[in-house]
Amino acid sequence: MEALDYHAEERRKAEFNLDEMKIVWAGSRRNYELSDRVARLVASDPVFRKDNRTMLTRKDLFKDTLRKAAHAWKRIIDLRLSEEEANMLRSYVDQPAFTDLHWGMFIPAIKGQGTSEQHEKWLPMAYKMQIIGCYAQTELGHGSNVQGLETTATFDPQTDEFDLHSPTLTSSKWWPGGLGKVSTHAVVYARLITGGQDHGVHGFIVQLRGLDDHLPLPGITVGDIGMKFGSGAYNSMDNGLLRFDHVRIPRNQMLMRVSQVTREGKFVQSDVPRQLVYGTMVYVRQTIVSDASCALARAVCIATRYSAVRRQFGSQNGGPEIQVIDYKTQQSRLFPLLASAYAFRFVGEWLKWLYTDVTQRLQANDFSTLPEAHACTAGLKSMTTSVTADAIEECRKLCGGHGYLSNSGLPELFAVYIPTCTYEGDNVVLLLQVARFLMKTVSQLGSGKKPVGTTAYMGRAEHLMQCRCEVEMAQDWLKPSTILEAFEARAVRMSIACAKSLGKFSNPEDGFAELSPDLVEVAIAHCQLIVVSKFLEKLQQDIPGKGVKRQLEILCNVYALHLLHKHLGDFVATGCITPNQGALANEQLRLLYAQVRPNAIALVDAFNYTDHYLGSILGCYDGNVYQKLYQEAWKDPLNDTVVPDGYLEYLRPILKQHIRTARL
Ligand SMILES: CCCCC/C=C\C/C=C\C/C=C\C/C=C\C/C=C\CCCCC(=O)SCCNC(=O)CCNC(=O)[C@H](O)C(C)(C)COP(=O)(O)OP(=O)(O)OC[C@H]1O[C@@H](n2cnc3c(N)ncnc32)[C@H](O)[C@@H]1OP(=O)(O)O
Ligand SMILES: Cc1cc2nc3c(=O)[nH]c(=O)nc-3n(C[C@H](O)[C@H](O)[C@H](O)COP(=O)(O)OP(=O)(O)OC[C@H]3O[C@@H](n4cnc5c(N)ncnc54)[C@H](O)[C@@H]3O)c2cc1C
Repeated sequence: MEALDYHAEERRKAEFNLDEMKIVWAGSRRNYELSDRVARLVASDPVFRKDNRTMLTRKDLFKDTLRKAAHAWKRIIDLRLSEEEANMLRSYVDQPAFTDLHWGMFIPAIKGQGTSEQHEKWLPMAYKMQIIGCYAQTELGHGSNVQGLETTATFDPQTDEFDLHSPTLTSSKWWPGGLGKVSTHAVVYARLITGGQDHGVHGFIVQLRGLDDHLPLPGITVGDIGMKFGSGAYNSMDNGLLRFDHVRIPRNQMLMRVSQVTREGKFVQSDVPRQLVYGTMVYVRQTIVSDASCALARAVCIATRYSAVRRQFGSQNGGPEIQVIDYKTQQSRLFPLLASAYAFRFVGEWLKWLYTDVTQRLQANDFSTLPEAHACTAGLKSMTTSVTADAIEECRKLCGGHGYLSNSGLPELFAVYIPTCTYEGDNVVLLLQVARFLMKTVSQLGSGKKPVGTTAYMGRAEHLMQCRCEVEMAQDWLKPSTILEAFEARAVRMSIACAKSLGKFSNPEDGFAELSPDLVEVAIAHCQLIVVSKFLEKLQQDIPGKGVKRQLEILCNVYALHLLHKHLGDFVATGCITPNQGALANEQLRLLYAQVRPNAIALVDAFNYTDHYLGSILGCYDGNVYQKLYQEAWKDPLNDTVVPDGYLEYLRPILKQHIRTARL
């Protein structure tokens, strides 16, 4: 018998080839096939079951995470999965774990900042997981200000060792994932001291626990920092604290690609820029942008499918009520998020390319594109995670009351996702880095130095400062060059206005601090321009499949015009468009929503998420929401007994007292 599909009618409405869209979303046919296979492998394995994890105590959740990580590793070995497949498997297991930090930061830190001898020594052990590592940078007293870290690594020429020490309470390492209970090793960031001189923060490989007994080594205090936001969620991770009491490590455990300390204790700064010490953060920020599209797509998939099932009001002659997805307000809240998921997917693809390019250049000692890579990763990490975090909460609201149920999947997704706005760089701190980069670019405009890459548009500042938007009718807003010019003009005008205001301060740093809220807005305008322009560039590619390109064009226009509508004040105040042109953009946006509507379910099907990965009754593929909600309610432990535990002690006495009082 064919399974019931409550979305069948919606799926029939689609105007494009779904299989081809799945390939566009995955990036290539090969990616699609790999990811589909691995997702199904995880979904069908009972060890990876996750529907009960919000009910677990912290200890049980943590043990469950260890069990899943061990099982995942076994599957990776048994099935001889490639590195790419193994990464996919871990992400589909969908439970934050120490392995994220081992593979995502510890190994990349050694690869990026270690010498070839260090690679040879440490990487084979790390790849086989004979050692497990974490990334120990943040301290109790300092996270954003990396130069303010207090842990010291003092070179002792007598013994050819570094002495790692935590001189104050605030120098305790605090937050590193995987540190609390699991890691045997860490890349520790500490101030390098040689001959009494402080050379700033550098990375050191430090063993924390015995490889046989897992006990902390002498001089090391280590533990978990405690429960975090929400139930389940990020509490599967052992974020840790760490203190050193004069712990000794050999000199060759300082990561020495950027700077070296010789046997005599001489500090040598190589040609490699000091900022490469921050390289692991650049790498992870880039991965976070791709992950933002996945998390956003997940929330949007749940809210879209549920909005097509849910009906409220408007029944005519006893017929069905209106699907909430047909309300224009629902569409105006949901479809821009759907468009953003696609937009972030494509900008994530591009950022991966940029990162690979800068890495190849760095290997050839070409450091010219490093500032741009830093600005793009910092800015896009900040923008995409802020939007995604807000969007998950918006999707919860789009699902009405049922969105607040744990089994909607949205509360846990939100709880897991929101620290992304803080970790790997607080989002405001990162936008200020982008603003610095933009102000520097503007200040060099007159010097003959031509801006390149994502700031190339600033080279056309003269034109962009005085160009006039030519939109006369709503449909004029569908022209890619019109959209692009409006976003470029807004970004350049806001940048130059801020640069002019900065120029009025005698001390530039005072000006930067005073104008920082405006500078954040400038950085956002620039980042939005990048996302819009990369979406438009994607549309220049050959995209096969009936109707696929057309749908992407619609989504691209929705993405750009909803931003224009949301930031209308910026566009009008800078004179890029008139208020009437703003109104025409909004008119066009409404027409676009009507075009998205019949394709909405298929557009979220294109994410190809299994019900296991989505983890949401509201978002389940077949749309059989009410029956599943009803069945699920009876599985709650509170319903194990008809009369709750505690009735005799606490409820009955009150009820009885009430009866007595009533009788009086
Ligand atoms: C249960 C349900 C499951 C659901 C799951 C659902 C979704 C999952 C979703 C998401 C998961 C996502 C990803 C997971 C992947 C892996 C990771 C896993 C967990 C993450 C853990 C997080 C780990 C951390 O947080 S590590 C710590 C990170 N810390 C920071 O980021 C600190 C931020 N601070 C800084 O970066 C710097 O201090 C600074 C702010 C940049 C300032 O530095 P400073 O030295 O003071 O520099 P200054 O401002 O003076 O600038 C000098 C100069 O240098 C340039 N610069 C700065 N940084 C860089 C750089 N990185 N690269 C290059 N250049 C840099 C700067 O521009 C200046 O240049 P100039 O002189 O002006 O030219
Ligand atoms: C779940 C989670 C996992 C983490 N994992 C790791 C890990 O594995 N390894 C690791 O080393 N660290 C980790 N961290 C730490 C994380 O990287 C830091 O918390 C993050 O970099 C922010 O730093 P902070 O906590 O010092 O925030 P703060 O800098 O203290 O921020 C507090 C407020 O001050 C504002 N602010 C700070 N500086 C400025 C400024 N210059 N201008 C304007 N406003 C400013 C911020 O915007 C924010 O609103 C993790 C954190 C979390 C929450």
